[in-house]
Amino acid sequence: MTQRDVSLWPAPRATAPVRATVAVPGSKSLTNRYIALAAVAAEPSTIINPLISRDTELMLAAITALGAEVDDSTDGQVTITPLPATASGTDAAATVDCGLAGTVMRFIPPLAAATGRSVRIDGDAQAYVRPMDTMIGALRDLGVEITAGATSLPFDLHSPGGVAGGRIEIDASASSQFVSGLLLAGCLFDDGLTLVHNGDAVPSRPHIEMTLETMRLAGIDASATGEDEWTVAPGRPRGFTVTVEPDLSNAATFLAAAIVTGGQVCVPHWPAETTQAGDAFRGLAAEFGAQVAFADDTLCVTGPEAVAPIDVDLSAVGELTPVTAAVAACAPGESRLRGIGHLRGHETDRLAALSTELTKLGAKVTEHADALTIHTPARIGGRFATYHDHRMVMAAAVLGLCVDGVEVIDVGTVAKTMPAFTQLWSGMLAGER
Ligand SMILES: O=C(O)C1=C[C@@H](OP(=O)(O)O)[C@@H](O)[C@H](O)C1
Ligand SMILES: C=C(OP(=O)(O)O)C(=O)O
Repeated sequence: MTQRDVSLWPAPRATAPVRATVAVPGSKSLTNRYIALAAVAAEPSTIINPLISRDTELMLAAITALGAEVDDSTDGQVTITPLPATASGTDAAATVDCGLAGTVMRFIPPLAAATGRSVRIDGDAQAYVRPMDTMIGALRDLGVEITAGATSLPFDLHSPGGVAGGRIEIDASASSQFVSGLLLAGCLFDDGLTLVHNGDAVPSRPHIEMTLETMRLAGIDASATGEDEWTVAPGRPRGFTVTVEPDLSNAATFLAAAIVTGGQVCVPHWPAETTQAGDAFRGLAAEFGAQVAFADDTLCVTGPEAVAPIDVDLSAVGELTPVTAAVAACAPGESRLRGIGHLRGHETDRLAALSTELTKLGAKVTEHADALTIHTPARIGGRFATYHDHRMVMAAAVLGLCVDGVEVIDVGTVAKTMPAFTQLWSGMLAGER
């Protein structure tokens, strides 16, 4: 008898329009920024409603390895006692496991360097192919010693004297996280940091604004000083208490269920103003023909009778691509998702992954260098591979609503940002309000 693959998840098919209210856990991007800042603050900080998932647990483990203390004994919050301001010369080199988390691999190395720690930066095999050369080059320019020849994970970093800082130029066209990581650490450089981007367009711009905003919350003077220039004044962040907003990119997956089934899904605690890229899903939902209403801190999306195809530039909000592609692949007509070449350096090459898996489900898809055209919708079931990418699981769940027999390989990979995803999905389908 063959052994059943327990991680194969039959994505539920919608038998009726989905009607539910879904409260989603905290934002990954905000949680990991708050953790990083709290680790180097002058006083302890408390983060309320943090996301607890693989990426945030890796970030907590990373700051612990650097010498911070984490107290998660109270449900729904985490208190962080910062690491000592300067490393003692006798500290043994710590190892930081980045898993597949872009935020950990781009935020921790500059932070470790700034605080004079020696660390080995490692991660999943798949993290070894994520772009890291810009960060390694920037750190070398700042005088940090890094394993000779290394351009990606794993590498050793040695910076006993901290970082003097000043003005540096980088090419952040592969990821906004290079900018965010250097800015977060820049306040700890002796002279602060002026960071200039020099290259093709920087993707995911809202995430840079998020970085500046979280730094200002911790009392740091950080701002954009030009179209492609940011400046951070030197200073230690002060301790803070903050409540994390729900993760709007993860919320988008549930709102997508309303769009493809012609139902209604509401997400409470939606922030009226936010730097989260996921907020852009409101506009995408409207383009698909859905109605979007925001009242009393709750966002409700009501699906159309027929989903309209779309033609959109997702360069600023690339992390919404897998779910947007899934909705587009439930729509008759041709959709085009543009400005997403940098997604080839995400958890997996998302253009290749989406194109391959949607094609398996009978959709006709063209993969361009930096775009996807979905010519005709998915129409048959099949095994949907997820490539260690949480958002591929979420995309598959949306497709499962509109196509019979979608089976998701390695559903557990969704724990990168949403360990309770399948339970929340079932609850939504059961119409929980
Ligand atoms: O800083 C962050 O929290 C993120 C920035 C973006 O990365 P890229 O700029 O690499 O797209 C985004 O896609 C990722 O999910 C999270
Ligand atoms: C690109 C993503 O993650 P990471 O933070 O690992 O880059 C994502 O969550 O879509």
